[in-house]
Amino acid sequence: MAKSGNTSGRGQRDLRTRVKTARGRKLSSTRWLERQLNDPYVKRAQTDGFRGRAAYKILELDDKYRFLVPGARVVDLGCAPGGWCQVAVKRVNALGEKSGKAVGTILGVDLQEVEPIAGCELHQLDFLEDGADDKVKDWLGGQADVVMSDMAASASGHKQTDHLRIIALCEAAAEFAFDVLAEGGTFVAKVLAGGTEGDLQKTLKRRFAKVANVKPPASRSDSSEKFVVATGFHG
Ligand SMILES: C[S@@+](CC[C@H](N)C(=O)[O-])C[C@H]1O[C@@H](n2cnc3c(N)ncnc32)[C@H](O)[C@@H]1O
Repeated sequence: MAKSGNTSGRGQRDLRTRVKTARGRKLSSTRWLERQLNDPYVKRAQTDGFRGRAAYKILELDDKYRFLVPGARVVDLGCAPGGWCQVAVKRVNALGEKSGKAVGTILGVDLQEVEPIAGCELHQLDFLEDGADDKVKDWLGGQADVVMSDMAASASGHKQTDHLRIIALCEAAAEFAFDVLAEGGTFVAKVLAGGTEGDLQKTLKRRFAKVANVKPPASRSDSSEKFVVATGFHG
């Protein structure tokens, strides 16, 4: 009896400690809110009129690799809510604002409906469905110069599972790009580091002149997210 009483006493103490710790810790929603409020990119996005801080990732990648040039035909896979599209509209001159420069085209697709963006053609589409590549080429009126993907499968919270899911999405996006890109085209995609991204690199190196792995400053340092930028598609 005495033993069982002691055990239950220890159990009570353990529970009290756990409750205290849980109270001491912040809820993940509170942590998220604090991070948003303190994030300079979130504030900049509001000032610059972008739909999200993700816009700065493609801005920074393009500052370095210059693939969003006036006149470029761009496909944005998983484009909602539309930050990357907003950046692309300006850079490829989709609205014809830069006089004397070629006018580009942006085609965004997502599982979700996306609020209209001037200068973009937006479609609700699962890019994994059969014939999605042909639909996109039809809508675009030919091949693309850039295929970019910021897609992520919904997070499971299990690091390795999330890594495998995003790599699978990325491999599918790469296959899609092989079909849709014109000679010399660029493929940009988000990956989560986790061990299997090397195979994707090897595949891309066979089809592109250069493949780089980049972590733009706008990508949070506590995230395993990075981007592959593959340039010079040669079929
Ligand atoms: C992180 S968000 C993209 C953010 C976007 N780059 C921006 O700047 O607003 C990822 C998107 O990928 C989309 N997505 C995931 N799987 C997809 C699929 N199979 N086909 C189309 N879109 C997909 C999701 O619906 C989600 O909106």
